Amino acid sequence: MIELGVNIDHVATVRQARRTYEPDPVIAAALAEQGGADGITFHLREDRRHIQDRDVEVLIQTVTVKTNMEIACADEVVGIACRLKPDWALLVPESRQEVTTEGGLNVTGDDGRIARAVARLKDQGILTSLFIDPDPAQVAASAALGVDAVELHTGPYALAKRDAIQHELQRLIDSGKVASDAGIRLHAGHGLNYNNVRPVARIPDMIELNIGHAIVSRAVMVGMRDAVAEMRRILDVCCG
Ligand SMILES: CC(=O)[C@@H](O)[C@H](O)COP(=O)(O)O
Ligand SMILES: NCC(=O)COP(=O)(O)O
Repeated sequence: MIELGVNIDHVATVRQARRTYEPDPVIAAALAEQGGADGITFHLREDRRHIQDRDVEVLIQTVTVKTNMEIACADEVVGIACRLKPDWALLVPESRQEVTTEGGLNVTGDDGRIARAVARLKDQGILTSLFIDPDPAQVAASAALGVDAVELHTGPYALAKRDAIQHELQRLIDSGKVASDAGIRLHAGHGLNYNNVRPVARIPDMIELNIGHAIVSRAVMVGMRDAVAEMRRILDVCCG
């Protein structure tokens, strides 16, 4: 059965629009759990544009399923993860100017920053994953760092039109095989929604999908519990 990680960042985006107290991502996480989430993902960005330090502290105390903290390879946020000890840490690239995550980590070109962040997290017993483009070389370089998983960036697949869709899906399939052969968990995320998720969920050895913006968007209309339950049903029907 595919594990569903629900990213609640954009519940916090709505709250931060007024710099106020609601909607609370902590409450959203509890409702997501009731809807069938297997994990809760939250991205403590260096610019704190949505998830705040308080959110992370309370989420790690209250979430009863897996906690998956997304962070850049930056000393400050890696230090916070090491102190708070989420179940998982997903290392992602970040830039101030981006609207959302644009690409995957450049693991093949790592100057040591990624390796040092992975080592610090592993020293604290935190499971580690790297957000990478669907590129066999990036998967192999990630496995060489001793991470527990890779999360393949499904953004190009989600944005692809017509013939490009199959090409991007094949990139994900090919990269997924490299991960499986290397013995690391295969995760995927970014831009997945109720319409495009099934082919990715069916990729051989796919273990976990992290989905946020589409679920939060649906939750605005129908509520978080039902929005998560609907995605859960789709994954259960298509992948058992
Ligand atoms: C890595 C990824 O695609 C998301 O998990 C990330 O959280 C996107 O950043 P925003 O949540 O700030 O859009
Ligand atoms: N790592 C991907 C994630 O957590 C959710 O990305 P999105 O569904 O908000 O694009």
